[in-house]
Amino acid sequence: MIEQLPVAVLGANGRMGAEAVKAVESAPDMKLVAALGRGDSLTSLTDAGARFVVDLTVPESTEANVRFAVENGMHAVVGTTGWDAGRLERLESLLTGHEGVGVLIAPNFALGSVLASAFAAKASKYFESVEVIELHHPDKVDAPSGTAVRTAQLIAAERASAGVEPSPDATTSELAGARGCEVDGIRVHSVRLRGLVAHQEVLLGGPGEQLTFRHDSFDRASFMPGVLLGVRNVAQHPGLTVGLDGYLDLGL
Ligand SMILES: NC(=O)c1ccc[n+]([C@@H]2O[C@H](COP(=O)([O-])OP(=O)(O)OC[C@H]3O[C@@H](n4cnc5c(N)ncnc54)[C@H](O)[C@@H]3O)[C@@H](O)[C@H]2O)c1
Ligand SMILES: O=C(O)C1=N[C@H](C(=O)O)CCC1
Repeated sequence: MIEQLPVAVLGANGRMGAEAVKAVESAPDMKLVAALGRGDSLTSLTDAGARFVVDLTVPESTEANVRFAVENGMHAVVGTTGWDAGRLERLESLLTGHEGVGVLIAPNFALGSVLASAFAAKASKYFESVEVIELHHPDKVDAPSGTAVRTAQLIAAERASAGVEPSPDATTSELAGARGCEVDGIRVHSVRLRGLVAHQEVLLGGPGEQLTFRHDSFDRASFMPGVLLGVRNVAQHPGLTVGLDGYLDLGL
């Protein structure tokens, strides 16, 4: 008989959490042991015997949820946004005291999105200009998206290590926000539009040419293979992993 991984979903009544509950219930190698919503006590995770926690909540809750999981020896697969440098640092030092526990912080679980960001980052050092445009549903509470922040960080790191100059920009007069925001020196623009789910374009420009990496999630089902891949791999990656690309063989 197949051994089933005992999985809990936090944020189970949300858009992503509800989809994750269905995905875990349908996975033959997993057993959904808890599905928690806002206000539910985290102690039900230990009571239910959860060994894997999938966090799909809100930026204000996610750090405390992950801390509870780690302190109780549970592996965590986290899709919630809001993991800035300070939070990641605190999590890394917490994990040093809990050997063997794995945490995956995945700004985007869609495999196509992970690939598009990784390819765009690699390509970006060959182009003079780069800008990121992310487009999401209007119920999203954070901007820019976690995916866009991560993509811009990857791009900035690639360009810095190749010694590429900042993208040219002659703007001297601007209505506030017209040029978007900057993440590690990379311009990021956020669109919120009814009908959208999650979409991103990385625009790379050089003399006389443009290369665009675009990814579209038309449905939250697009995130579920990545969530399940995260749960299946997190125990084999103790410590902190940022980005699902850490579990993929991208050969880059
Ligand atoms: N990594 C990815 O691929 C991916 C994909 C989509 C969304 N997201 C992110 O996931 C998060 C959730 O997105 P969503 O669209 O499902 O939001 P949502 O608002 O629909 O769902 C969040 C749910 O979490 C609940 N919640 C809040 N605090 C909680 C707590 N302490 N314990 C349990 N439940 C709690 C809320 O009541 C709500 O039901 C966001 O940060 C979003 O950006 C990530
Ligand atoms: O719908 C959301 O909210 C999404 N959040 C993540 C982000 O901020 O990048 C992933 C895409 C969908």
